[in-house]
Amino acid sequence: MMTKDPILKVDHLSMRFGGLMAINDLSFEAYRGDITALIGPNGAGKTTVFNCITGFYKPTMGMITMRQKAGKEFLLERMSDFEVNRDAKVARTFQNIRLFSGLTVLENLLVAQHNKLMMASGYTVLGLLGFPTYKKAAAQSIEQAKYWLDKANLTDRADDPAGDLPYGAQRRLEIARAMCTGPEFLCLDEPAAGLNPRESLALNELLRGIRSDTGTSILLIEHDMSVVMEISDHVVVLEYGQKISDGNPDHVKNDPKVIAAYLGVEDDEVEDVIAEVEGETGGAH
Ligand SMILES: Nc1ncnc2c1ncn2[C@@H]1O[C@H](COP(=O)(O)OP(=O)(O)OP(=O)(O)O)[C@@H](O)[C@H]1O
Repeated sequence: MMTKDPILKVDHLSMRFGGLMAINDLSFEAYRGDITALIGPNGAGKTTVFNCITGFYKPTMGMITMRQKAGKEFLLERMSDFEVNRDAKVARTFQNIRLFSGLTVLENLLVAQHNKLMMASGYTVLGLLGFPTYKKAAAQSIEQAKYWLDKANLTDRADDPAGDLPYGAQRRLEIARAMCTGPEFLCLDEPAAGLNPRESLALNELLRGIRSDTGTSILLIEHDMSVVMEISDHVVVLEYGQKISDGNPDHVKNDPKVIAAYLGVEDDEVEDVIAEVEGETGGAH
């Protein structure tokens, strides 16, 4: 069996808010090229883990190591959100959509590449006007935007204000915008929340395309188990800030602890759930 190559290692992560231990000694890995899902009931700590990985929160304890394709390692818990994005090449989306709603779809994708363009300009007006490096970078940015417009199935809407798009299309635009920054690791906070079944399918297609065409590793938070089971290679389940299951979708789906967490049963009833699950699956474990 091929050994998996971790792009992200979370080691003994804890995050305390006052008296509340939102994350309690959590360790897991996300593998390069995989779609990894972080799931769990409301308040399990998923967003907090995300915020620690992406530099929005400083964890109380623990280490978060990201290793890029070329081998360079970053200790994300020591970096600001800006550095995590720029240097480690981790991009993220948010639960509430954060697009420039007055700018067009295309403009949103170009603005995402602002840093790259400014660097190519040498940060001077002359550079903006005359440097061949800038012209080349600008042409590349447009190509990149066109590519992701197509992948997100938004080419027809390129000139419309982003705020006019239906919800599902805005979600895909957010992901396309993140991809325009050329990330190695893409973190998506509940990308399927509020989508209708058709929009969900389009999202799945986009995510599968990202995985197969670019090899970008994806970590996503999701509430909805059915979405997760469809597209994930690897699932990590949290409950009360701790990991209760970790494995492929089939393993997790049949894990009595996960079933119990999702049904919200009490600890002393878990045995009954296990018996039920084993009854349904013929006890084949
Ligand atoms: N900034 C904060 N200050 C205080 N408590 C917080 C903060 N952020 C999260 N929490 C608490 O930490 C716990 C975990 O919250 P978190 O949002 O990470 O869970 P979640 O699994 O993402 O939940 P949901 O699925 O509802 O989004 C919750 O009890 C929450 O109230």
